[in-house]
Amino acid sequence: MSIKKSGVDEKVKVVCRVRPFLDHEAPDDSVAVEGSEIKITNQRNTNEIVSFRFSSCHGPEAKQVDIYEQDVQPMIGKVFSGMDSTIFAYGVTGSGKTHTMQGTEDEPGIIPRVAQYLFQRRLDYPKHTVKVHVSYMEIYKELVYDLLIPREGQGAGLSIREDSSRNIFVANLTDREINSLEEFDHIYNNACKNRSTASTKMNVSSSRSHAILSFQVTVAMDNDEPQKDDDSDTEQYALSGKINLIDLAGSEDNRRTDNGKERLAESGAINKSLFVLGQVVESINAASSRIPFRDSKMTRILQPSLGGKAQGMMIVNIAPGQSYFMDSYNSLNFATKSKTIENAPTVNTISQDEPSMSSALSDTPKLGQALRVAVLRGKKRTRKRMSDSAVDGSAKRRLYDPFRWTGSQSGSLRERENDGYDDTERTNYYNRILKPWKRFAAGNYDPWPRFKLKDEQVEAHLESRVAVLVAEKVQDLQKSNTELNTQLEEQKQLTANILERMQALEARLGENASNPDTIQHQ
Ligand SMILES: Nc1ncnc2c1ncn2[C@@H]1O[C@H](COP(=O)(O)OP(=O)(O)OP(=O)(O)O)[C@@H](O)[C@H]1O
Repeated sequence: MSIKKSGVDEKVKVVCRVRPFLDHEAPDDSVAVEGSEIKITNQRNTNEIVSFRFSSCHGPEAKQVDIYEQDVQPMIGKVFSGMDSTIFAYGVTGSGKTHTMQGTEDEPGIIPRVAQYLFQRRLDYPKHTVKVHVSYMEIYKELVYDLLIPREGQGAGLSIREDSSRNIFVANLTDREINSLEEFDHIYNNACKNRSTASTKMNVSSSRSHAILSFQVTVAMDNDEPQKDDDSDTEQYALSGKINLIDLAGSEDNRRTDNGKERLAESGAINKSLFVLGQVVESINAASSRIPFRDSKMTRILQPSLGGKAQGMMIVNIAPGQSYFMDSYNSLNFATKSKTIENAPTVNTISQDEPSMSSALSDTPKLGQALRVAVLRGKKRTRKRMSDSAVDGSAKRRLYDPFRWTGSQSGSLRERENDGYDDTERTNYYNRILKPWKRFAAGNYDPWPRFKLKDEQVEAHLESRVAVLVAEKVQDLQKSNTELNTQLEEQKQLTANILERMQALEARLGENASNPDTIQHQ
């Protein structure tokens, strides 16, 4: 069922895995694993160390079998008791998600190991019929495709439907019964070739989609076994459990990827659905009343297998090395709100109870929505002001005068062009200041590209503004909640006192009733 960690009842367990350095990467000490803790250090400022603690943490030396035996197998065995589990591999592109889920022939990953386990475990049920079905789909740019059949003819993908019992399913998705490990291997290896991958700057074979492989296991009592009474619900013997194994597409920082138009479109869809997944996981663990399953195709499909009695596990994959420092920080942050920041000489501990943006948003959806709208309006106004000033030449010059940022007056700098500067300073001064200024003055310098905000910058700014505003609002709410609680306690105490006195009064009345003398006196 749920997993207990640090006093918090978690429905979705989080484990971490750091991949080794690859041949072309220069090793450094930016990532260290100690027990269940991972520490990442900014090599540019070694005082910046952030540590995160998870249910378990696997360093670069960990083998596929270690992750499988320690974290995966204890969870998936319950499928034979009709329980659902979902395992995600999350991380930045190139961090080792596909390696962890799929692996190689020599080092098979979680998917082939789970398949092997299911067929082995089946032998423990000689008096039952155990059926294993497999389906495999990918979600590419928010469209769902069947990976067990060729892509041709699938058009705009499969649709997600809900039946009369409110069960969610992917219409027409192939659901194939498999009878042996060899049969599974054959089907799976072919299906993997159908997956959308591309060569990107960060990974020569980058998965551009979320791939969901599902095993449905049904355990039924054989017909020749004595059947239980049909009316007895408890002994009806047909259990069906599902295991979803998901290789998520890599989260990407487009500033580093040099992605072209097509890759950018993919990346936008990937980042959005991962954001929703993060909110879903957080809402489940916080037992929120509203879980945003409907906000992305992936979470909608997984809705029946997340929350409720189902178990979940997220494996956060980390790539080592300074160049991945921010990616690692973001991934680890995404996976947990519990972190310790060591920034010598002070140590700040951010508590697990810290109000986070998404949990606060899901707790107060209307407030979050209102704030988003307010921040968007502010952003729009700023953009308008910028474009207005572009029309007004003098204002534009004021905004983009390259000398404005130097803290010096343009005139005096120009005068000093040949005075007392060494060659490097003069070159810098020429390239950074004088050259753009001359191009600007000649009318062929377009300063706009430097100031155009990318969508993700707007998004990041928006998120951080909303986070701050919501955190403040949540703090206010918490404060008034505490006050209300105190008042409630006082009221409770008062009621208890009154009840006590009433009981005492009733007791005395009872005594008097049984003593006629006393009644007469009263
Ligand atoms: N634990 C590991 N041991 C050895 N090599 C690894 C390990 N993890 C990843 N690699 C190698 O690192 C490279 C990137 O890994 P992988 O393709 O699995 O990343 P990914 O996170 O799935 O990337 P993307 O999101 O772009 O698909 C591959 O060459 C892979 O073989």
